[in-house]
Amino acid sequence: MTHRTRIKICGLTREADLDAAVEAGADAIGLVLYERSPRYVSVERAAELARRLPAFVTPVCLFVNAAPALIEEALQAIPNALLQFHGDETPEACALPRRPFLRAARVSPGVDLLDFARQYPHAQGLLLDAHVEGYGGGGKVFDWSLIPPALPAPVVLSGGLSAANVTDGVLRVRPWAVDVSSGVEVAKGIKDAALMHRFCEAVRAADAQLAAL
Ligand SMILES: O=C(O)c1ccccc1NCC(=O)[C@H](O)[C@H](O)COP(=O)(O)O
Repeated sequence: MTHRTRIKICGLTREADLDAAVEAGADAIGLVLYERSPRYVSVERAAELARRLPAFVTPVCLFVNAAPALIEEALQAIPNALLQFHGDETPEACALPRRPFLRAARVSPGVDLLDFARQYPHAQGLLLDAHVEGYGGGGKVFDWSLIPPALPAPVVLSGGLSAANVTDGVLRVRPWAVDVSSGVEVAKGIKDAALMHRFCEAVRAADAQLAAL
């Protein structure tokens, strides 16, 4: 069976970039509903962008320690959104909306990822990111050897990925999916179509190598 590594492109703020991400092959589009992020979009803006997505491309609404009211407002505006919790959210906070979610873990040598993952048994994916200031979107690669072999949730490899390193990341980690923001940008929140295409091609190259094993 040929595994197709799913691709999430995060931090979209412009229609043209969203359309280019879809055309490049993104399976999911991340919309950052965290006001301190340079990639922040309001719920209204996120809904405008999400309405452009064709079938089978998932809008991901990303939160950092958000109030339940904001999450509920986003779900009203984007009913098919996959939630992503990227702050210090407890298992109870992640479960409260009773909706599918990704749980981000900010990886560093002191973090017990197995214990962390076991606290979120209902997560649809565990997004493994580098530990950066500002919670995420830092463009920093973490030590992939810190990832335990058998986490109890589908792994979304994230953190400083680009066309230059994602093939290696897929071959070494064999994640369910990969996630990128900085690595396909010319400025924070401003994506580059060529970089997105090259990123997706590099993921497909890894999948082809794995299929040939
Ligand atoms: O993207 C942001 O600005 C951001 C801000 C605060 C929390 C999370 C954020 N992004 C979350 C993502 O899923 C990013 O894609 C992930 O952190 C990887 O970013 P990058 O290393 O720049 O590819």
